[in-house]
Amino acid sequence: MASFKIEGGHKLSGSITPQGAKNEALQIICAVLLTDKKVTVNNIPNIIDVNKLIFILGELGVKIEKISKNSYTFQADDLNLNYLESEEFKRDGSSLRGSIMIVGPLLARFGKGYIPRPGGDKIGRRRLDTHFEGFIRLGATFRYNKEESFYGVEAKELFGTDMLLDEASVTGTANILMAAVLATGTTTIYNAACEPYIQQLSKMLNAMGAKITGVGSNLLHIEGVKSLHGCEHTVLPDMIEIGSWIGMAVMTRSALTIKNVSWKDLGQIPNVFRKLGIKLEKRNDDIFIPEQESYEIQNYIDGSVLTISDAPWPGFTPDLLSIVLVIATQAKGTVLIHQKMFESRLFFVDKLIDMGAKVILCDPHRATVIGHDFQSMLKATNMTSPDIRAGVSLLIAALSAKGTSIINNIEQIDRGYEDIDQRLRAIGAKIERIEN
Ligand SMILES: CC(=O)N[C@H]1[C@@H](OP(=O)(O)OP(=O)(O)OC[C@H]2O[C@@H](n3ccc(=O)[nH]c3=O)[C@H](O)[C@@H]2O)O[C@H](CO)[C@@H](O)[C@@H]1O
Ligand SMILES: C=C(OP(=O)(O)O)C(=O)O
Repeated sequence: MASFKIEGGHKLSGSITPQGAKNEALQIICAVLLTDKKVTVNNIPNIIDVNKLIFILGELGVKIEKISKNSYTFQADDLNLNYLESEEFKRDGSSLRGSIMIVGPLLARFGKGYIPRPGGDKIGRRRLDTHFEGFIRLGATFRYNKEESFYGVEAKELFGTDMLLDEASVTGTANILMAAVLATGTTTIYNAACEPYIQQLSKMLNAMGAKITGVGSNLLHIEGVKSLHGCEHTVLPDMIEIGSWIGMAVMTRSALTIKNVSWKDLGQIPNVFRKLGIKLEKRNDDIFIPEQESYEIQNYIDGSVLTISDAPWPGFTPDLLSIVLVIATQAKGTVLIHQKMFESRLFFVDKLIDMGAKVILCDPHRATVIGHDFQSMLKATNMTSPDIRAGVSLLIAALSAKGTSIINNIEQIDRGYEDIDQRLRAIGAKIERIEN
């Protein structure tokens, strides 16, 4: 297990370009399974989760060519479906969340899709009911081996139907959508997730010959087609990484430019940071964060304490709440952070409390943060990254703290952040990777 050693208190400066979006890339890479033709994908982040998924596709027999650092071609013209029933697949498939999205394309194209219970962050219950209920509605038979936590769906043919998802699951919507594009007849998916990454997947599928309308809304219409062809697709910048860089800039009181962020796809994100009192300037498609000695949390119009909570898109993403929480520890004022979706994502605040932050964990979903307004700096400490976003939040805390901190279990951070230590060093941070 590797660690980061971080000497806090150094300012950052210059500019940073966000990586391609992890959660979009995971969907897009699964979609290449829908055709036997070549698909080119650009701006794929070089991170553990994405590389694990590419490995799984390789084991399945997909021909993969890396044409540059972040571009690949994939061709799924001769698959080894026996791999799906192997012990290796049980191990590989369970190591990340994104692997669940191979099921829809495999079911649609080959009549069967299997998956061990997928991994991902341990941030609370992560059920898959929405996915499998959707496949069943399309006509698949479902089985679950409880002992091995192994899921399977099979169908000779899928038939379009109307469905109302029980929740707007992101990976669930992507999975069902990828199955429905090759079903016979028309499918409607209501209460579909509609975040930019689902929009991107829909655009890619349409570029491959699918017939999806309603893109960007929570009601998708899919007219099934017989087959899909190849295409070229470019992944959007990672909005969660963009939010993380905003956190690093403001907690170190630095000026930073975040390049080519695709402002139109950031939804509530800029507004939420502005509610914390952070100045963000739109400069063409860049975000410029000026050096700020202090930022003051806005209250509601009636003077009551601000709440920042997550909600399915176009609400605020749950993946940035840990980062907002750490930023609030140095704001002027008080905020209630309400993590509605996941029940085990806020426990990392214990570490921030050890570092001197004023945080009250009200219950597993809610924490009140009383900011220091930089009147008192966080103290360096040794800590372990429990999940990807808590890990980055602890990294942000360490960059702003007095003294040298160690963060263990940084594989959690590497799951989603490309070369984070190198990129931080390039803009002035003192961070070292220690291979234990
Ligand atoms: C690989 C990937 O893309 N992972 C993302 C994806 O995970 P993933 O697709 O697994 O997450 P889901 O959208 O299925 O749901 C996330 C959690 O929110 C709950 N829920 C969901 C919808 C809803 O209307 N109400 C509700 O409470 C679910 O029960 C679940 O506990 O979306 C999550 C929610 O944006 C993100 O945190 C993950 O980073
Ligand atoms: C929760 C996350 O990822 P995953 O769904 O892959 O666990 C995340 O990216 O914050």
